[in-house]
Amino acid sequence: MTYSPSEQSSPSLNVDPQEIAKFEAMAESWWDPNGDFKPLHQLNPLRLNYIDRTSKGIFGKQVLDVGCGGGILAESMARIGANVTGLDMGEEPLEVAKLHALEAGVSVNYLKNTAEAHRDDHKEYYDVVTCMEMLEHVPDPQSVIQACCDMVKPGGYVFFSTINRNLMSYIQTIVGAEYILKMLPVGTHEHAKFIKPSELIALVDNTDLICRDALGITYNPLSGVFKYTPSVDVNYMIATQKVD
Ligand SMILES: C[S@@+](CC[C@H](N)C(=O)[O-])C[C@H]1O[C@@H](n2cnc3c(N)ncnc32)[C@H](O)[C@@H]1O
Repeated sequence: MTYSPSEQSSPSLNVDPQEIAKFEAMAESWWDPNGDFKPLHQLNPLRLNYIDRTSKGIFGKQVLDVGCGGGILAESMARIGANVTGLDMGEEPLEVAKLHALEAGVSVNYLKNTAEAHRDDHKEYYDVVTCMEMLEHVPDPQSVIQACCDMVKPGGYVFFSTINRNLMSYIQTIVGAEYILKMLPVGTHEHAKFIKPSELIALVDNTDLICRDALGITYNPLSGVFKYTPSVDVNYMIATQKVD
């Protein structure tokens, strides 16, 4: 599969306005643990743990969360002592994120911006960059991955998560999660935009990032529990490190 900017995207920005609108419309329920973003709430402890241990601890570090949405991951990283900046192009998710952080007494620097534009003043500024569940919503994932690489310090870590593109991921994340279990609103995902691990690693290989690890996350619909799995068949994360 080749990635080219979609017809709906703005010609100058690597942003798909329809994707942003989708998340604007859902923003109110971002922090409802049983709402539209329930899967992200359930996943969050697993990915926070993975990011913290793989990067050898984010306490006191400069961390950037690209496509932070309502701040589930960004706020949790700030709670364990990271200095977090969250970027998103959705106004509503950012408003929700700011309000929630204020109410929770947690400090996060939320900005409306793209990774590509933020890079202008932040080359090799961050110790850790996270970009979770976002690449499948942009016209040009390579451009975001390159910007993340440019903003992390040499030796620093960049984490990506997305969804594999195969029959199993179609059945689980679209038929199962959207239509049957109604864990997500119908239309949240477009199967064609999912990214196979081999494709993600090929995009990473075009930059100065090296893929150090890959880990799957699996969902058991009977117990309602997410768990780590070595299989990257559906949801997965990769840990990459910038060459020193
Ligand atoms: C599925 S949500 C993931 C939110 C968060 N990363 C998480 O995993 O909890 C995807 C987010 O990416 C944002 N987004 C999409 N395209 C973007 C872009 N080009 N730049 C910044 N944010 C973008 C959307 O507004 C949305 O908040």
